[in-house]
Amino acid sequence: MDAKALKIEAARAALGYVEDGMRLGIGTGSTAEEFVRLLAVRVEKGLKVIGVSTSERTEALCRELGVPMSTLDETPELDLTIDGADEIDPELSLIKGGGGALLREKIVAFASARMIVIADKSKVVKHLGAFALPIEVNRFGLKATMEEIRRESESLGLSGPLVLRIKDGHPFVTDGGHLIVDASFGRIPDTRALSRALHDVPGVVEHGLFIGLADLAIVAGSNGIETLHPVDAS
Ligand SMILES: O=C[C@H](O)[C@H](O)[C@H](O)COP(=O)(O)O
Repeated sequence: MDAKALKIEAARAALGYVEDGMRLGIGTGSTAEEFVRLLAVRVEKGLKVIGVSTSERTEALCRELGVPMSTLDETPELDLTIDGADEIDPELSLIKGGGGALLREKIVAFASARMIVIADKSKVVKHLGAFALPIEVNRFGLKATMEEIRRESESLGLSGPLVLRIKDGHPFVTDGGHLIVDASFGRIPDTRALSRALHDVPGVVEHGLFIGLADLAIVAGSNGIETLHPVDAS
């Protein structure tokens, strides 16, 4: 099975957790998009849900396919969020933001009673960090912010290139109007310490470490679907 087929399988399995009447957070990325497509078919057949999207891209797809949508302001408490991830560790801590949607994704996940992550098996890792960590930063003072990120991460023994994300020859701009710095730290031994350190930097809007947010991961591999629960590492 190719990667797309695996994403569809994970998305299909996640649909089994969606109940009539649910207020749903809807993620961003290629896996979340497969979920939206399957959800739309169920909606057409009569399933009643209301969605809150995590990006303009997802919003547009949901509207195009007829999934009823609300905003987080109108619907501030959600029953379930279903979203993809770039990396998933045994605690179900995640790296997200490969598509630049991490800020809205984190806000929506926090507003949800449950979060289910859907992915193909390649996203499952022992330790987070092989995927460069996306950090959303304010445009103002970019160089100073990057310097401060460097200092904070070095104080935790982390180093590696910090690269401003570029798309089509221009800095990538998030739905919130911010920039993304991708930090290639390599293995991140203490994700909580790094999360705190990054939040200490004034120009950092948010980062792509999702810690303690995912309740379940549905992972599709060549041997079928695996359902992963967080393994307590404390
Ligand atoms: O900003 C994007 C999101 O965090 C995505 O959920 C993540 O990058 C995974 O995307 P994909 O399902 O395309 O691998």
